[in-house]
Amino acid sequence: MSSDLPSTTPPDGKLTGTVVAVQANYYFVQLDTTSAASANLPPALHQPQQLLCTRRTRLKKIGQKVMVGDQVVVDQPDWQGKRGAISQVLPRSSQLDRPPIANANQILLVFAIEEPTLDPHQLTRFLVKAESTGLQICLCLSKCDLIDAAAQAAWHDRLKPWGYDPVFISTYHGIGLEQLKQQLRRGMTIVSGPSGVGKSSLINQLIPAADLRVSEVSGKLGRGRHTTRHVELFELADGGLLADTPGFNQPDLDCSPEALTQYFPEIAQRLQTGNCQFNNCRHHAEPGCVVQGEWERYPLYVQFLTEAIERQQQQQQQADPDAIMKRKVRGKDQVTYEPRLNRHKYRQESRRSTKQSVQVMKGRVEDFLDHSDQAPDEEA
Ligand SMILES: Nc1nc2c(ncn2[C@@H]2O[C@H](COP(=O)(O)OP(=O)(O)OP(=O)(O)O)[C@@H](O)[C@H]2O)c(=O)[nH]1
Ligand SMILES: [Zn+2]
Repeated sequence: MSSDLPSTTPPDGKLTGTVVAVQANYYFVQLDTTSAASANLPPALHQPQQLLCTRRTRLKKIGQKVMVGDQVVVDQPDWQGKRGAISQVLPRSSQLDRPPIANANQILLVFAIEEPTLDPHQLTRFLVKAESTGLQICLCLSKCDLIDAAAQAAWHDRLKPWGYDPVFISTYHGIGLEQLKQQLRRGMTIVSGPSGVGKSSLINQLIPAADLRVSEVSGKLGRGRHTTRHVELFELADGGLLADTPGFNQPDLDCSPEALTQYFPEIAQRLQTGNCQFNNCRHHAEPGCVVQGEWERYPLYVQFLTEAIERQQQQQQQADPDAIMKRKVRGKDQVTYEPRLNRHKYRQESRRSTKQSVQVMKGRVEDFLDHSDQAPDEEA
């Protein structure tokens, strides 16, 4: 096997490999030939490259899951029947749950420039989701045959301040594929992006053996049908592994308001040259903020921040049903939260205790949203 498979040192004398696909309770393991040599196995000519494996009961008992991308130790290979059993999962360098993949180090985010037309809002959602994994991001804009050079240059110039340097490709015309291959050579890359942007077409070009079904773009939205079903790893001829994942049109954002600030490269750029007055600044309405400003995706950041705050409050409400907040919109861009009182519950209480409860609740909300009475950042 090539050196592109995740490079955990194999346990001495054991047969190791990488899980390239999972189906029901079966695991397809691509064998690592270096380990096969040291494991005293029959000559390479007689070894299949892949074994269909089960998981040892011991692993089931300890709840050890086996994921695509996992490096595993294989026991009792049956060379003729091409079978084996996974007895150990080696430590993972990364783990994603959706899609379930271990040891990936890069996300290839594919978006079409046209058919369907690139939507900056949707692209930002995918980028934020991709950033939240902590993996490297390679942005790829497909179907560039559908626009002229000037429009392509305009997209390039627009995305640069976002913090991304896209690779433009056309699988129809073979444009940009060599450049892309260079970016995919290192390690394991997960392909992601909405349906119908040409992910399957791209993977088929990069790995003819993959032979994925390409869907017709159809319907009002100009989207392809959802044809990619399970996660599978493919080896690239020039090096690297590629994981195909199902296309979807809106990834769920589930990050906290604090985490969100780390998923916009523009924010990091601004914080490199200055500090906000408050070290827990959320860059919305706080005074002395160096991030708020005229950058293109700032309104999207504020929108996602508002969503993240609402999500966090819902989670808190579920954990603490008493803390029920009411969202109030006061003028443009001014959203505040106030406790919504359960009249039934408070009816019997004295006015004083009611007032106290409201103050406690309000205090909680203010702690949560308002930074005006916090100590300024010492470094500011
Ligand atoms: N103009 C143009 N169309 C392309 C290109 N690559 C793919 N397409 C078309 O785009 C449509 C969708 O392609 P797919 O490869 O199925 O897209 P996908 O992203 O894998 O879709 P899902 O499997 O639904 O996630 C098909 O009709 C392709 O023929 C390209 O480079 N240029
Ligand atoms: Zn700020």
